[in-house]
Amino acid sequence: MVKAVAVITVSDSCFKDNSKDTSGPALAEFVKKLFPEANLHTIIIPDEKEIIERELKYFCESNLDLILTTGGTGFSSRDVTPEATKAIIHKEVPAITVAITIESLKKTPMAMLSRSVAGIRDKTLIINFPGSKKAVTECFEIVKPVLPHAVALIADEMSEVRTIHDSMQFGHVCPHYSSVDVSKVALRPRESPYPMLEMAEAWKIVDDVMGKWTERLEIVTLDEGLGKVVAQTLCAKEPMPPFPASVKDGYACLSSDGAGVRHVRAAITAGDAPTVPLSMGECVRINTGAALPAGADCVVQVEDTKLVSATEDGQTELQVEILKAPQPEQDVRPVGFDIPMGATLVDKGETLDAAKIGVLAGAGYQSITVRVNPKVALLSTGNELQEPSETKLRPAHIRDSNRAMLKALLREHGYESIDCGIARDSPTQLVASISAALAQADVLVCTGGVSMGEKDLLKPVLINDFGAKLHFGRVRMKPGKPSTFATCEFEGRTKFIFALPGNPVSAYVCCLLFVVRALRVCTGRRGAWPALRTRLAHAVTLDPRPEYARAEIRLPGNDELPTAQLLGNQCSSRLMSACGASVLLELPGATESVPRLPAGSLVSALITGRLDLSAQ
Ligand SMILES: Nc1nc2c(c(=O)[nH]1)N[C@H]1C(S)=C(S)[C@@H](COP(=O)(O)OP(=O)(O)OC[C@H]3O[C@@H](n4cnc5c(N)ncnc54)[C@H](O)[C@@H]3O)O[C@H]1N2
Ligand code: MOO
Ligand SMILES: [Mg+2]
Repeated sequence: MVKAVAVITVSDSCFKDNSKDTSGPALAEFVKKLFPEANLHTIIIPDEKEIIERELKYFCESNLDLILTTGGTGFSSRDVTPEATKAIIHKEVPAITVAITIESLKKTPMAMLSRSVAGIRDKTLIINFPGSKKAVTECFEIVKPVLPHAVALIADEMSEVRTIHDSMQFGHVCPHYSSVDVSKVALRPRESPYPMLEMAEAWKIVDDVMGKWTERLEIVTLDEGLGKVVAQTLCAKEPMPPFPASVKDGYACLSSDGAGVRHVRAAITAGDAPTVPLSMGECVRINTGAALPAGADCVVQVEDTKLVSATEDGQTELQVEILKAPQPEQDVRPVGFDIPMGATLVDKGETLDAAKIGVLAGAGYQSITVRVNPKVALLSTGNELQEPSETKLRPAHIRDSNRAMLKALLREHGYESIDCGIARDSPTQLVASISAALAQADVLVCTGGVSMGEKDLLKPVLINDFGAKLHFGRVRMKPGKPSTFATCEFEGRTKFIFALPGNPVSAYVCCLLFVVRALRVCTGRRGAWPALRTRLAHAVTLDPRPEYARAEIRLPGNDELPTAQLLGNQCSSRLMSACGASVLLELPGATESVPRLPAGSLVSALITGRLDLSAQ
């Protein structure tokens, strides 16, 4: 993010009479428009090499991101800005001045007479511009597209660099300007203009809007099919088992022979095709899963037999005694016992799980047609956020936990997502990041910037810059009150945007209650979470808003209902309260007559996580 910029007018005459300076103010206006958030310093200094060097150094030591000079780049003996700049920079950036020269030459041959320099000192980029208003106007236009990226690269702001790379990749080379005016902070609304919806209303809106999603199909391999929704009913093209198969290791017999001694004709292990048919008084040694020979109608397990005679070397059984008269079909799986020919294996609309994948593999299906999951993009917003990978925290900064958490949460529920980085709390940055995200995805999930602060810009940016329709901007729920759901048309397609509150728990709960629900609806599934009747393990003080409390479930070990135990302090910033949560308890809003629920109260629990009861 560009935090501070200096515009230095270098001119003897302007130094004597400020009113003569037209190029400095023009340049300052361009900078304000490109970096509305940045602190802007403007000064006028004479054409003195020492003074220019001193001021450049001073601004570099003050950690400015960018210094633009205007004036002193020509051929007169007093023109020394390039010399002063060269004297203090650590690295030259000749391509910037080459680009300015090439473009300017298209307008005037006078461009040949500029000696501008561009370079880097420490973490500051310095660019010399000529001294006329016309020239700075033209030159600024030339360098404008690369300035945010150049500054981010110098500052090692990886998330910013990523956003800019993404927006370039998806055809948004120039940062889009936002039409959101952030200058009049005193006039910001003191009450939220968004009506507070009840949860049931918000859910209905999500279901209705997402219900309009146009189904898309794709063919995937079985391996890729886990968790996907099947688009065609698939039937068995062959019976399972395809032959009468033994269920036991023993002897295939004729049941009509009853108990008694049998002559052992042959041995069949799994995979052997039987060759000889059985006659009365005969049997065949057989293994589990092997095909019964013709004539046999039952299997007697080896435990229910006795050896009568064998070859001298003990290698071959000659006769065995069947100790108990077998029943017809005993320990035999007839053809199609597990899956009859033509049986439905998976129905259209079913979600593929491990067992279904096994069934389809067993039935010879290698690829299947499934419903395409919407493409989901994840974007964090906030000036205070750093990448989790950054080793050192800057002052007043925190690491972004939401993106990693939401990516994993979506994956837990079968949805992959595209990481769109961190956007800064500036309208222009948000426009660039949101544009880049929407270019890649159907559904954008962003976090932060939806409440009442002057840096909470998501809603105005969505409305003003993307023409978005806000379906809701506040919901009576805890956590997640400022949850926002919008749609907009972008590059000819409808995009669905969930702007979730930045508090990590709010983002977690709202992702489950709105985003996963929406994605389920898109793929033809039931959106709502299944609910379990539970009893509170302890008393709970109720919040005025209906609350979705993170809890774990315990089985009491008798016929009683499961009990629900809250996972510690439920404040919206404490993500530890969601660690290991298998359910969201639906706690009602407090009323005067019921401010708290005593232990043992009946509460419904939405099963949003894995009910891991094994540890109990
Ligand atoms: N005057 C009012 N202030 C607030 C209200 C209100 O109604 N009136 N609502 C509160 C509620 S409820 C919530 S929830 C939060 C929502 O805030 P925002 O969505 O605007 O989010 P931010 O202000 O950007 O951040 C809030 C909080 O979360 C931290 N955060 C943000 N992103 C991340 C991330 N990716 N990883 C980790 N932590 C993150 C951020 O640093 C803040 O601490 O507003 C209340 N305020
Ligand atoms: O809705 Mo906010 O999530 O209470 O903290
Ligand atoms: Mg906020």
